[in-house]
Amino acid sequence: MKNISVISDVSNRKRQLETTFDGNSLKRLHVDDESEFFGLPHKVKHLFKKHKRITQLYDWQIECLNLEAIKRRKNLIYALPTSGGKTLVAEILMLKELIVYERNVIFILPYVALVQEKVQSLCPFGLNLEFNVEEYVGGKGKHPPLHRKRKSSIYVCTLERGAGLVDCMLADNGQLGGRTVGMIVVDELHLLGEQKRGALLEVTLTKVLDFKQSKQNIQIIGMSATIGNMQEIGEFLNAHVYTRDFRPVKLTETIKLNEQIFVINKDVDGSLKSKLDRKLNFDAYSTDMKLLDPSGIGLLVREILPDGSCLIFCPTKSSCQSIAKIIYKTIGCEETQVKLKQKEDLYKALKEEGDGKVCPLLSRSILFGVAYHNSGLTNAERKLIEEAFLEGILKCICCTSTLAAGVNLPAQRVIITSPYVGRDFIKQSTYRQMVGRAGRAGLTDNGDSVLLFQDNDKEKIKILLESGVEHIDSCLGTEESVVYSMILSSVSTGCTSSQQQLVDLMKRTLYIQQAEKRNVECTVASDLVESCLDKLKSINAFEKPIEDKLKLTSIAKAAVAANLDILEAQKLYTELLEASSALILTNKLHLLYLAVPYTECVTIERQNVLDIMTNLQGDQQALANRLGLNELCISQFFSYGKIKNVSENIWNKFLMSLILNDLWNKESIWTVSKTFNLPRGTIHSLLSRTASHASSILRFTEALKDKRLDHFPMLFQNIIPKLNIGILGSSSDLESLMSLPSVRFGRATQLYKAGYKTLNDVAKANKKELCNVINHLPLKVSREMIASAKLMLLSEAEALEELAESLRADLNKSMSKNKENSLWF
Ligand SMILES: Nc1ncnc2c1ncn2[C@@H]1O[C@H](COP(=O)(O)OP(=O)(O)OP(=O)(O)O)[C@@H](O)[C@H]1O
Repeated sequence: MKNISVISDVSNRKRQLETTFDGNSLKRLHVDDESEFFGLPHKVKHLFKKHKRITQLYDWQIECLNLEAIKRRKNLIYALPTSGGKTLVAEILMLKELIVYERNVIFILPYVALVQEKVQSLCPFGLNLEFNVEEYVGGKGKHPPLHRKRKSSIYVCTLERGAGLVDCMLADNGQLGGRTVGMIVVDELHLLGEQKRGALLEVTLTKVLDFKQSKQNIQIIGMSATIGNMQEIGEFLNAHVYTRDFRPVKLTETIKLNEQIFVINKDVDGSLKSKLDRKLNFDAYSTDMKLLDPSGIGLLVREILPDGSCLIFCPTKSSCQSIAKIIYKTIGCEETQVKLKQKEDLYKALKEEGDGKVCPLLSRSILFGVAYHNSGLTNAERKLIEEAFLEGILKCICCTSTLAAGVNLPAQRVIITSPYVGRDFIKQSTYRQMVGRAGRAGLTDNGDSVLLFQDNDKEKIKILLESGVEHIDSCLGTEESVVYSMILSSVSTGCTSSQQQLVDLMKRTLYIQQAEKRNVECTVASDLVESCLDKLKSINAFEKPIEDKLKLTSIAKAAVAANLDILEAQKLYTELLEASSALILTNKLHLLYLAVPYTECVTIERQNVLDIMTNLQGDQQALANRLGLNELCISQFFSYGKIKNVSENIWNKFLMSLILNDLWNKESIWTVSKTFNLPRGTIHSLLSRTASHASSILRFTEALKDKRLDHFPMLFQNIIPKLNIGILGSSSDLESLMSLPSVRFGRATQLYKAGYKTLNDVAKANKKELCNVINHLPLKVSREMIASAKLMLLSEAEALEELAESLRADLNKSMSKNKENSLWF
């Protein structure tokens, strides 16, 4: 085992200088700085002030960072209401791990947008404090990670990519990129209770706990706003539990029935109290306006204008648009005169991102400071809208519930237009997350929320407001494929090799712990493992065991390396073999077809499908023929809306690949959206899931080392970068600019036109000058963009230096060997 020490206290750091991890010296630790800022160099404090405008920690943050558990490197989970400042605590702990102890950190976040936001905001810290910031999202991020000996790295990842990174770490004896991992941080820990993703998070953490117990002290930090059974989760994670009910700004919760608005309070016994606060005054509305907005949502927005900002949660995607229309038509024309120049810049930026077009509703509503935000918009458009809202250019965003969980957008007022999300009555945790967005720390002293409801939902509303925080229940029991993956990955990484070890691992899961506690009969770890092993053996996931030692077949091993479900991996293997015998390479369609995930299914209207299928061009027709999609299928589809002799998977994948192929052939996203009658956002999501699957296929074929498939890694390597950046038809000149976290197509085009053609140009840019030449670029984003470019270039240069060093060392070794064996030279 390597030279591993458990660090108990920062004051021990001098001693640590002698007992370093893996030969890494603690060279950047300045002892003079000791205890200046929670054991971090003083400079960190300035960075928080400069980049996050944080000058002082909240009392609870100080208390939490000084916990005995933290000093003893115990696992920690903590819960506070939304906007309580949880991230700062995790960031301080992570920075300490990275720059004081020089170990790597894995930071798991639930959504792509959050990962990108974090990468962007961490770059200035990485640059100043000398650590790498690695983004693992979709198809981005090398797997296994590149070796980075000189500096520690933080791997910021989604849950799915985090699971893959943890497997890499376990397979490499606790290391990633050649350095020990010291900490794993999980944001939004309550995701543990969310079906497949929750199950995946649970097995990821279970494997770390198992490894931690036997080999290395990896500290797990988890944070969340809403967990009812914190103690139980704390037991599962063997963690200290810390909870506080702190909000930096006061939240006033109100509910609205007809024209009356009631303030909600809870008695000490938890019972609900409501008091009439005011009646909405419709006098300001003309008769037409009252007809347009009978609930008076526009009036609620008017109340906080001109200075305030407002998030309006709508029950469906389409209602976001209709409510945005109502708001801009009812809030009054005065708003059009506010920040006019910035609004024009925002419009131009949206136009650049949207290939020369802006959604007609947005182009009108942003003039009034109003926008909608849902999955129908592309990521780039959503990002611009979020930035404009944070800058105060937009005052009001109409969005779906996903925004509450996905992005950090505080507002003075939160309006929930209906207690439903889709058709379902709103969950307590969703409601809490939405109202939690009310109040902007440092900008306003209070925030408020208004929940609109109808008389017939009165009882349900009472229960919603009275009930305590929801408990987390494990979902592993209903997610068989995740249990299979857990078994296969822990055998593959070498953490377990016998049935008994698997049973021990299974006992550590939250699922078994909860089942035992609740006396659920028939949920016994050994039975569960046995039945899963039987199933896995029946599908040939294991070689014949030698002395009861489990050993994976090469396909199962490659499935683990690629983070693929075993059944999916087997299907992929057959499909790739079939395809390789007659791969159509005159264009990218066949490769794109292979890259589309099996689960992908976007519903396209029947008439559109028929139009598309009856107008297939040469290579499209050739692929359709190869897949067995002939005229009979089309007529079946025409008659029954389904096809019979070809699997639904193949049919869906083919249709999806046609969408991607059009984009690849430089069709504008507006044209593709029209042809397939799909929102642009849906097309972009398809692109990003395909990017992720393509990188899984790349890893799968690399790991498989099957001669018959050895051309695939190179072919997929060629398409992944474009899939990753999401604009298939873009010129490759823009690709490197678009690898920056805050740069999408529109910004990249503007940068390019303004002469900032490479990362190097951006790295050397002046932040204010960039703001002048790029439409709607906030100063903060400009600063972070420059820092990201610098950090990326530094990382690239260091990787090359490391490569040169290792080549030199190799060469020296072989030369000295030659000398030993030769008489003359
Ligand atoms: N000590 C502090 N002083 C001033 N502002 C702070 C402080 N700590 C955090 N903040 C700011 O408060 C805002 C909310 O913080 P943060 O996102 O960490 O909350 P959170 O508890 O993680 O919320 P969520 O549950 O939404 O993730 C951020 O803008 C953050 O920069």
